[in-house]
Amino acid sequence: MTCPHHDTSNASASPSATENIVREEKAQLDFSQDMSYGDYLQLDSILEAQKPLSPAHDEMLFIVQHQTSELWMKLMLHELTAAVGNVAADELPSAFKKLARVSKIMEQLVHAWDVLATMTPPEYSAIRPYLSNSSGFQSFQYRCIEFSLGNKNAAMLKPHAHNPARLGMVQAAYEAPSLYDEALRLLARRGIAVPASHTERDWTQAYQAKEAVEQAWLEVYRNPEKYWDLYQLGEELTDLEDAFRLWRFRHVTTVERVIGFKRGTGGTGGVSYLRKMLDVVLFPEIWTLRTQL
Ligand code: HEM
Ligand SMILES: N[C@@H](CC(=O)c1ccccc1NC=O)C(=O)O
Repeated sequence: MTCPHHDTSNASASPSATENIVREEKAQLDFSQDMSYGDYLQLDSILEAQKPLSPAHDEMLFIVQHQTSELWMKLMLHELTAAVGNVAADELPSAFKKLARVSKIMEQLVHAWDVLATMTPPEYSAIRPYLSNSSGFQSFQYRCIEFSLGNKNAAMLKPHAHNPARLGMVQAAYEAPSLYDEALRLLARRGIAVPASHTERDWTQAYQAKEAVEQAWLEVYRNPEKYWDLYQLGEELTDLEDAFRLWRFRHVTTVERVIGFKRGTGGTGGVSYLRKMLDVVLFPEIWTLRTQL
């Protein structure tokens, strides 16, 4: 296939304005010996990876939407893991930079639903039988993000049991302290009373909200000048959970408009399951403290 911008069959005609600009700018045009854009970005691998299974036109949208989401999730995990390390090492300015980026990525994924929502129920019905039992429920990067944000649940490890390398990755996130666990440990290091049950615990257990932890955050929020960076951390956690809630909401709404109340290919009730996930609260005391202020 000839790209119209690289069609040189017309070379004898007088050069266009853009051709003149490219020549005058001395842009490099020969990449036979040098690394090019596509080489650096491994575009051959990435752009080879869209393999529709159905004859449906819209399957390309479905694949690209999920692949781009997984790429953004890859970056989120990269940032989130480093941010948790920064909080653990008392490097708050570095953590803030990364957490702000994670929230912006999440916001971007919220807007990405607009593209997928252009797919109608009949369009998706043409693809769905080809998906078999695969489902976003089995996204290992998504599960690592949930675990890093503290939504721990051993059952979510099972879909990865057949792949030891992947299981290892998800298990590491499952066993590690979450972003919120590290935030509470930091409050304790700053001399704010946090119960030992929340600074040393079995990190694989689901987080339990506690009145004393709300009191710890209230100490920060009632004295922002004294604890400016912890106050900023609290607000960055709020931004992140806010964006995550929007993502979950757009997911369930998009699913309802596309498959209604059908069961999910992953085996759950579908919309009923996703609605239950809307009730998950990642950083509970960060929200409840607001009633006391
Ligand atoms: C037409 C589009 C979509 C439909 C109909 C759909 C449907 C569903 C359903 C029914 C579930 C529940 C699990 C199951 O039983 O299958 C689910 C879970 C999930 N989906 Fe989607 N989904 C869509 C698009 C997406 C996109 C674009 C992503 C982004 C990567 C995504 C990521 C996930 C994740 C991560 C879960 C697990 C959620 C959790 O466990 O809390 N889905 N989806
Ligand atoms: N759970 C979806 C299927 C689905 O959405 C899906 C299937 C394969 C790869 C990604 C998917 N997206 C999110 O769940 C359904 O029940 O139609």
